[in-house]
Amino acid sequence: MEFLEDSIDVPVSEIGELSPEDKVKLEKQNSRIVSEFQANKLEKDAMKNWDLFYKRNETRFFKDRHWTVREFQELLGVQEKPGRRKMLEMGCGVGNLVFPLLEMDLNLFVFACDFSRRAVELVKSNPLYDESKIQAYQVDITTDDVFSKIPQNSIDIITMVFVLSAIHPDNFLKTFENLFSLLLPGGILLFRDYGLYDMAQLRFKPGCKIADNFYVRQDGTRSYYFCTEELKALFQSVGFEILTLSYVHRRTVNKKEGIDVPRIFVQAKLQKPPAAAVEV
Ligand SMILES: C[S@@+](CC[C@H](N)C(=O)[O-])C[C@H]1O[C@@H](n2cnc3c(N)ncnc32)[C@H](O)[C@@H]1O
Repeated sequence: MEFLEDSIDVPVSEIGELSPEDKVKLEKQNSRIVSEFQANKLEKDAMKNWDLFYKRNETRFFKDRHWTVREFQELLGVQEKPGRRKMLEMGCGVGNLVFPLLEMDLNLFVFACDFSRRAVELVKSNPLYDESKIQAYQVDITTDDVFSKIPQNSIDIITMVFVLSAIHPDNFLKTFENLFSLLLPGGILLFRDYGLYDMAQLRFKPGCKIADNFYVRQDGTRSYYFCTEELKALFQSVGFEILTLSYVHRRTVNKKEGIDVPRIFVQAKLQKPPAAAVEV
């Protein structure tokens, strides 16, 4: 069963000890690991598998992300310079984060990028798609193609939610190096993703584990579960200043399906140091 993504506030706490039952679940996952051949094929087919995901689900899977302005007040911005602020929504899917923002008219111009051409087409067919406010296109964040439409040192704000987890861990560093390069000095990266021991990690069965904290779903899309320590090391190695980085505890609620489950996410706000320009 898949869960539609939504969240409501519950008190924040750190990750507690794993229960004995959860330890058993994690141990069982090690009894059958994805073969190297299969793992390489999943990497080769990653784009195709996300395209098939959007062919199957179209705009029905993720809910609009109305929590973003509450959690990331930086999106509201203070107008310090003339013209629209430039925002990049990396891994935009079908636009569940960007369209609620565009409706609020926050004086942003949004570049919305995704790996999946089909997702980008769905963004473009949204009635709220207005070329004076948004440009959507296909790109792989792990490659230098990201600089084909956006120059280095040019973006005020980048959002990336539930995207890094879909990328192979070998490419995490390159992903953040690219995002760092795209940001203006002083620019902000707003990040949310799946946290270590989130319920979605615990319910993977044997045969789904690719590597530590990295799994494949039935549809071939993959998901990684992050601890804050490894993210901290990654962010700092690229040169980001960490403004905030923590686990957030939420609930996924879907009344129609009778679902109400606790979730663990990681959330961060990062800044490219104001003096750090990357050579163009
Ligand atoms: C779990 S979905 C999240 C979509 C969207 N951010 C949201 O929260 O609704 C992960 C997204 O990451 C995209 N993605 C995966 N690998 C990517 C890559 N290398 N470059 C850009 N996007 C990627 C997928 O196509 C997919 O749309």
